[in-house]
Formats: sequence, structure tokens, C-alpha cells
Amino acid sequence: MELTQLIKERRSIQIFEEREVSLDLVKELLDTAVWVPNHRMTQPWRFIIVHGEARKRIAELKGKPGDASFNVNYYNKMMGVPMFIAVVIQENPVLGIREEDYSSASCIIQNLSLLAWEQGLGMIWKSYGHMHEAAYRNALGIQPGERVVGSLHVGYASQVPNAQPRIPATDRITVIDQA
Ligand SMILES: Cc1cc2nc3c(=O)[nH]c(=O)nc-3n(C[C@H](O)[C@H](O)[C@H](O)COP(=O)(O)O)c2cc1C
Repeated sequence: MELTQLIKERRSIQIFEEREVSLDLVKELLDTAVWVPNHRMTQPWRFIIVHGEARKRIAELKGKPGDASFNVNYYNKMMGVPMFIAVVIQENPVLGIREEDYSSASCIIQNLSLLAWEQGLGMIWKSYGHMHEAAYRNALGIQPGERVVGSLHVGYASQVPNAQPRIPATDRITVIDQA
């Protein structure tokens, strides 16, 4: 697919088919996705992939079946996601570097979503609040000093939403051409 078309046609996918996602394919896509610009080449990221039965680690964060606190809607929603990828970066003590690192990690996520879309695979970048909480962090083995940039939900789309209109960049361009 042509790059322009790929960028415009990629959509964030919320609802997936039950079909499994190949771990090897995702590893291969990530290996390409990490070719981002990265000031100082800190490369502070890692990727925690959760699939199969391990999805219960996330689905059971709001109670297990049988618990009084069990949230069946949350459980079913999360078990309906074929694969999760937590994108995690080591937080640099220097604010400027932390921001650069976060920016580079964001580029990886966009690269991955385009590469996945090219393969017919959907994805959404989720930033739900509980990905910063201890229960989620413990369930995925996230270490002190690591920051979760996003929880990616990955799978084959069962529904592709309509595109939401974008403000043309031309409406937002200031050209300075006078000395
Ligand atoms: C940093 C970031 C965080 C996001 N977090 C969420 C989220 O928590 N829940 C959600 O439904 N979508 C989330 N999204 C996806 C956006 O809602 C989505 O990109 C937007 O609606 C435009 O749709 P499109 O990606 O299909 O063009 C997030 C996107 C970004 C870049």
C-alpha cells in the first residue's frame, strides 16, 4: 500500500475478531518499528507482549470470576483483545531527555500501527488510567523507574470505524518569509 494511503486509512480498532495474532509477525513488525529518530540514541524502551491465557492478568485486574468485585464487562472486553503490547520506557532523570524518549517511543507506536495496518492487522493505542497503577504494573512485571507509554490492543478488526475528520494542516500553517 502506498504510504499516503496507509497513513490516511489506518484506523484505531476497538473490536477484534477472535483470530489469534502471530507472535513472530509482531516481533518482526516491532523490529522495523524501532527504526525511529532518537536523540542520543538512548533507546530506553521495551515491549511486554501479553496474549493467550496470560490476558487474564489484565482482564482480572477488576476482580476474578466468582469475586464479589468481579467486573464482567471489563473482563469480557479485555479477553476480547487478542494481544496486548505494553510499550515501556526507562524514565531518564533529566526532564528534557525524558520528553525526547517519550517522543521517540510515540514514533515507534505510530510506525507499528502503520506496519500492522499494511499487514491487515489492527491496533489501538490505549492510555487508560490503570496502566499506571500498581496492580497493572505488578501483573506485567513493570519495574520501578519504568513508565508505560501505552497499552496497545492488537488484533484483526471485526469493525473498522469511520475516519474522524482532520483539520487541514493548511489551516494551521504560518509561513514566515520576510526578514
Ligand atoms: C496518546 C494516545 C492515547 C490514546 N488513548 C486512547 C484511549 O485510552 N482510549 C481510546 O479509545 N482511544 C485512545 N486513543 C486513540 C484515539 O482515540 C484515536 O486515535 C482517535 O480517536 C482517532 O482515531 P483514528 O486513530 O482511527 O484516526 C489514543 C491515542 C493516542 C495517540
